Amino acid sequence: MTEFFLRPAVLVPAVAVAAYLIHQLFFAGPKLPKLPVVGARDGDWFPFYQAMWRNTFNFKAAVKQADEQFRDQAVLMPLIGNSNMVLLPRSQIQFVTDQPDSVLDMHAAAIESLQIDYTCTDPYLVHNPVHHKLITTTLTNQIGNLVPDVAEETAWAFEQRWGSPDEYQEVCVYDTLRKIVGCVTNRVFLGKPKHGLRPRRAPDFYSTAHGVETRAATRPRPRAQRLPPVDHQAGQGDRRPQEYIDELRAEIEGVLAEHGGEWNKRALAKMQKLDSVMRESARLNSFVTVGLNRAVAAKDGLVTPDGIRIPRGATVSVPSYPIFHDSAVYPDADEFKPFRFAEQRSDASIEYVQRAAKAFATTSTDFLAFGHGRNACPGRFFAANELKLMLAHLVLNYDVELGGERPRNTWFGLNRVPPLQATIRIKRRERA
Ligand code: HEM
Repeated sequence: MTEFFLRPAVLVPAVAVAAYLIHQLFFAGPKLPKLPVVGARDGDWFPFYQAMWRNTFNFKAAVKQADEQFRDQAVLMPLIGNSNMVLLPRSQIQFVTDQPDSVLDMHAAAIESLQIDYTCTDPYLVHNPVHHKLITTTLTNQIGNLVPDVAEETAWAFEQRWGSPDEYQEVCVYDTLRKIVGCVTNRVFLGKPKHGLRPRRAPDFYSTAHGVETRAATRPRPRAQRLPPVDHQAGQGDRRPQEYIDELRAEIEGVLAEHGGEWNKRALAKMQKLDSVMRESARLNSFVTVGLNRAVAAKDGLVTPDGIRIPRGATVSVPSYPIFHDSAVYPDADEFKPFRFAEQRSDASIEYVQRAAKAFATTSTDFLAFGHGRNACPGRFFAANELKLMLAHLVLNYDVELGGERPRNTWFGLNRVPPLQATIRIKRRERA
């Protein structure tokens, strides 16, 4: 008899059923309201679990289906690792941001989704977020004063990672830029390092970012043959990418000349085309596919404007990817139009407040790349300035050859990851 129960064909399903029952009895999440399940199909035996599988492996299709098929409705969006997600419609984005922390809790959702208690070296900081106040007060107030340091470190970091090659060299965009970003950001948080005289046993992040460890993969590589030069590529619409680069260079050089050749906050603020490129890039490539992830914290749950009660412990989110790709919101939404927002900002027929709302770091219900409302990213003003300085440096100092088409982003559950292996070719820009 015992032998019969120990046979793998009997034991494995028995353990699986027992584990499922224990999970359902003791660890299952809150009882979700009866709502349409995104990803479920007629004829499914286990619609919720089959949908969970489909949504996890094709979240792009899931979030599009939710937004198109159930435009004004809340839906269940089961995912592996997050079976309690209720996706609210885009018309309720403002409603979500208006809820107090006691009703919708951003931190609880972040701690759960990032598993911070297990992944952060010091979870104390996350549960006692002193950094939030430091960012919104000290860091943001100092952005202007930090510009010269950030500009200097940007030049140094690019020289370390990209050098000044006379001939086109291939560089891996992600691998080199994440180190450049680390280097420049460390300059702000840790101060100026004595280049070349750093401690041998520096922390990994610091040493890698400042070039103590150089890996062959991050150095410019010899000329690659497979990429056509920028000039020969078809541009967006009827314009070539090189024309945009020329226009960008003209703006940056013009504004810099007005400011005596010095980088400062006011000069950066005047570079609206540069700002527009960043916002357009964030619009098309944001990792925020669904935004405003919040855990329902209220004891009696959250009651939505259409009367649905979502229980405590569930998470709510709203669509972001479908809005960024909606041509009714962003005309020709699938096209990368670098100066889309600069054109809107210079359109005198639009009210000033609306024009100003097109700046890179400005959030809205249609632009969730930095979140929106009370919990919107407090570091975005700093990030925007740093990234603009870096892009300006790149555009002014390098000629770039791109591949034919931008390699696709990869979807990983609800996350969207940039093409990590993509390369471009660069060389030092010849100035007249
Ligand atoms: C391009 C760069 C960045 C992007 C795209 C980004 C994006 C985001 C997003 C989407 C959120 C969630 C907002 C919400 O759910 O409403 C967030 C939150 C946050 N970000 Fe960023 N972020 C960036 C850079 C930074 C930097 C440089 C810092 C720090 C200096 C920072 C600090 C934070 C903090 C502390 C929060 C949590 C806010 C809260 O607790 O209320 N971020 N960010």
